Amino acid sequence: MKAPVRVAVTGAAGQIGYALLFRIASGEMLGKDQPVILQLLDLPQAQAAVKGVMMELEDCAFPLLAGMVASDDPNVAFKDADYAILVGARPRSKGMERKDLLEANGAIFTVQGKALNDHASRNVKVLVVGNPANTNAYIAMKSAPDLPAKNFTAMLRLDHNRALSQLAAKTGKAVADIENMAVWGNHSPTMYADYRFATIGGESVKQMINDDVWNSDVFLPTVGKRGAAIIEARGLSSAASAANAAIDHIHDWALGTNGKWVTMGIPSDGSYGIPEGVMFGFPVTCANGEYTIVQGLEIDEFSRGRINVTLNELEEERAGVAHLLG
Ligand SMILES: NC(=O)C1=CN([C@@H]2O[C@H](COP(=O)(O)OP(=O)(O)OC[C@H]3O[C@@H](n4cnc5c(N)ncnc54)[C@H](O)[C@@H]3O)[C@@H](O)[C@H]2O)C=CC1
Ligand SMILES: O=C([O-])CC(=O)C(=O)O
Repeated sequence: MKAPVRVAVTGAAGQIGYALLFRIASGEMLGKDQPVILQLLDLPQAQAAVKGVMMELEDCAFPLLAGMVASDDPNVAFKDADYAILVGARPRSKGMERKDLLEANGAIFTVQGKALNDHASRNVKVLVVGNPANTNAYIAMKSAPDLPAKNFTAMLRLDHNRALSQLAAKTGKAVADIENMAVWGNHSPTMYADYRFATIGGESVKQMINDDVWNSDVFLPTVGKRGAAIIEARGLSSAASAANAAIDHIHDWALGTNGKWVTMGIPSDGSYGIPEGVMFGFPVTCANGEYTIVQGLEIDEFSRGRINVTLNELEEERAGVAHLLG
């Protein structure tokens, strides 16, 4: 049996937390041979609810659940953490954009970035889910100067999975057969879901669909505004699908993608002209616990235009939080 790893989850009493924790404890995220210790962070007023979730986790008798800790102090919850999934933040409601949450949520990530810096494993893998996810991940990264910047990531996987599902529906093919999907940029309606390189059974998806108007007028707005459509329909923001995307993101980062492309929000290394350090969605492959940006893709004029729009938005968000970073 492997030694247990420590997985910190913030916002443990929230909707995403409830859809996420049981799957982590059952081994879906890190493998059926990997015991986990859950370190749960939430606000003081949510501690009773966290206790209730822990009681239910106990009642599942998960063989891989090697321990649990609950706290309202990030310095406790992040102690020696090998993984940190930062969900805890306010969700938006109808009529808001995710960046409207920056004022309410940004400050959370300075405190938590510093606590990770001071207490987590030096190899901690951090995924920021709380919105606006890219800029919050950027704030956490900048607040943790002693940890490698590459350990901080933002969740674009829900956009990636939404795009796969829309393409499967359009082509009548299976989701599992779609390769080489990419999503560029911010987790916001400006993100650019790019299927120019996608294939199904070796055939080009772009040629199969052969409809640029569908791409720009149906596909991109559907994927980009899917979060708002869920809020409209459910009255609450996506939770189970967000938890599922978080599981996929960490699973693939930790255990590898066998050459398959996935999308992660990561600090740019300058690839594709994205300034270094910008927390940007890129197509990546993962192996041996590391991600690598897929290189050498041609960026045509339409794509460059879309990438510039989402980059500009991220740079504006970054300017808007400069005061938090001192
Ligand atoms: N990146 C993505 O693709 C997605 C991101 N989200 C975002 O995830 C976040 C959480 O969503 P839900 O679980 O639906 O919200 P929720 O309101 O159900 O739960 C949030 C939880 O976080 C806790 N919390 C608030 N501030 C905290 C802090 N400083 N430290 C620790 N815990 C704290 C709250 O007490 C609550 O229990 C929201 O910001 C939402 O917009 C949601 C869906 C997809
Ligand atoms: O839209 C929201 O506010 C929640 C979210 O990030 C998503 O569902 O993509």
